[in-house]
Amino acid sequence: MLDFNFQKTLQRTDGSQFTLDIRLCTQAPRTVIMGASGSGKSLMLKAIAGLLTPTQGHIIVNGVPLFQAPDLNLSPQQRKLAYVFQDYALFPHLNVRQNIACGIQHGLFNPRKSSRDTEVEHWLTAMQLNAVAEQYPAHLSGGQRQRVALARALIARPSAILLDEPFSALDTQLRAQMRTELANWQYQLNLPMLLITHDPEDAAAFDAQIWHMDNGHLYSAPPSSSHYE
Ligand SMILES: Nc1ncnc2c1ncn2[C@@H]1O[C@H](COP(=O)(O)OP(=O)(O)OP(=O)(O)O)[C@@H](O)[C@H]1O
Repeated sequence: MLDFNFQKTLQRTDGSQFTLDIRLCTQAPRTVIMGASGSGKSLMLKAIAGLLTPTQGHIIVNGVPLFQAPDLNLSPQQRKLAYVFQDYALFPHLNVRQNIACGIQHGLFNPRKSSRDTEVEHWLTAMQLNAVAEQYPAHLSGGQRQRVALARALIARPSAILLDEPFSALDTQLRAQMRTELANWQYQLNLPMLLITHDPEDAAAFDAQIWHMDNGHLYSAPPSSSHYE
């Protein structure tokens, strides 16, 4: 399902280097990567999503090569992966319906306020967002924002879903509820899910295979001094 073996060294502005050396091969439907701040979790997701090009190696999802140095490097759009960012990255000037429509409409123009698309209406209903379809992200609760981000990601019929700390903006109660909702969606759609977090409860909630990131490397057991702050 997920077959990653890639490396990338980045030069920090202070002259030091950070090396990402990812080796992960799993058939698990749900994979959680835990790691402290700065351990390399976001860089790993960016490389998988096609936003950062590794120096060498390969990235294969569901048997489909997305990156294979030196010849193959699919664009983020070609990879057909859903990527849900920590802050959800919603478009502030577009309402909920338009934000979701962005998942299927790529191009110069924003989806029109007046347009109605069957798929968009389906996801509005599925994510219980009908009542706020005309509202803008600034007027939504954290849970609603997260559901808009998920709907926008899932409407594109991705081959896998990548989640970067998807619950960090939510309060404790909403966090528990959204974990359950996300686990249900993952199960229903049968989409391989890769989630990165520093919260052990996220890892426990998903019945997932857990990997630990430390200084750019993945391990099956937590580092001895782990605290994941
Ligand atoms: N564009 C870049 N150029 C150079 N170094 C970078 C770049 N982006 C990140 N880094 C370095 O890579 C390391 C890992 O960063 P990354 O954002 O992947 O951490 P993280 O585990 O996702 O942290 P957090 O949980 O705080 O988001 C950091 O030490 C950071 O300084």
